[in-house]
Amino acid sequence: MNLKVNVTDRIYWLGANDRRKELFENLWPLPDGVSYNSYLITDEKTALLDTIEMGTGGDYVGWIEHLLGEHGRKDLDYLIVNHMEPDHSGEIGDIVRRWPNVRIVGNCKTFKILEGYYGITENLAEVKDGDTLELGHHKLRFVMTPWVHWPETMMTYDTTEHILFSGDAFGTFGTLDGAVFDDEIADFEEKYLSEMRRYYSNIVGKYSNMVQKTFCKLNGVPLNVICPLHGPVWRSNPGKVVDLYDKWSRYEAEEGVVIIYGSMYGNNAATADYIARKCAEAGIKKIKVHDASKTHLSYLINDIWRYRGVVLGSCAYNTNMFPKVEQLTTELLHMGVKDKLLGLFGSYSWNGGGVRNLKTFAETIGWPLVAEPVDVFGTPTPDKLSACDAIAAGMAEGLSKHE
Ligand SMILES: Cc1cc2nc3c(=O)[nH]c(=O)nc-3n(C[C@H](O)[C@H](O)[C@H](O)COP(=O)(O)O)c2cc1C
Repeated sequence: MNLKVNVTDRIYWLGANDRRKELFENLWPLPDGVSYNSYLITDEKTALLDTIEMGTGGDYVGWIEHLLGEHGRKDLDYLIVNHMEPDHSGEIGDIVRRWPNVRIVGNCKTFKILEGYYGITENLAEVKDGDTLELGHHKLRFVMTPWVHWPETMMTYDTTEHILFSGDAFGTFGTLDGAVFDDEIADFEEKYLSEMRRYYSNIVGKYSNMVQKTFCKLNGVPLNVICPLHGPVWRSNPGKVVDLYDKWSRYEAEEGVVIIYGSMYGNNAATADYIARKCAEAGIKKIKVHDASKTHLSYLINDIWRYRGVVLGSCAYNTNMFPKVEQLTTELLHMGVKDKLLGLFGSYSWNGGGVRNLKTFAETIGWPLVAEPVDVFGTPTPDKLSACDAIAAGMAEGLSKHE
């Protein structure tokens, strides 16, 4: 997009909207696309902060040339690499070919990946936590934030205008449809909130403890503007996105329950609906039921992050859980999701396998069970289903006590 979008007087947003890609990381659905943001500072020295995914930004290099030219400049002095993931580093090769003398600013881990991807080993300026770079009016400080979301991730803080270039942190799925800044979006809750939580839970959530460490590092630092690598630039109310990320990285969740089941022939689906109804009767006001075969894993994880209560159900499948439920539990263990209340149920015809393996999952992840798991043999008749009442009652009680 050859647009001139000022973040401040001499700082520009240079981004691209990707509405073509179906899956982020070839894994997570993108129904509303995604934006890749980079930024240009035209001071006495000029600096580009990150790039975009290769081929998504039209004449990206020409666009930078144009903005530099508007300030009577030809040279790009620095390329600051906050994150090496290819959706942000994809245009580094083109930048270096166009400006061979550009100094690439990063940390030692950045440069290892840079060489691995692009074979670039020259003109590197290594920075450490707290190092500064004077561009003239703007003085930048580098904040090392490893594992938010890769080992080399760092943030760049403009101490002059109090702007944080935050990398993947504070980002979201969803394109920027004309509006680039938070104050230009009247329907954030409708348009971005769920997508932002899905982005957080799918992409960054595994590193929640590192997100909290970043908050400690930034404690007391004034933030006028937050410039993430995906989604809106936060210039009017940066506190809002900080609060959301703080809440999610502390596993703070809504008082509700998500019920997720695997079912081939409908027995377990009927049990799921029974438990959902009993949860409503027990006073739980936020209940969401998903068939794990129908709803993508990405959205299941999003709702698990959203709600405190989780009820998982699996029919037995070759002595194990149903594969879609097994995939979910594996991913939850991999992510190390914390602080949930758990209910379990299932269905079987001979020696079981669903609930047995769900119990092992519960022990491994360490979420407390709200009631004894219920494994229904054959058809879930009213007398068999009544054992599930305790799951709903236990969940309602647990949710009401949880702080
Ligand atoms: C491919 C397949 C594998 C199964 N494996 C087991 C099993 O290992 N142990 C068991 O007790 N039942 C097993 N069953 C039976 C189902 O778990 C049982 O019929 C259950 O009630 C199905 O629940 P649903 O109606 O929700 O799909 C299997 C059924 C199928 C079709």
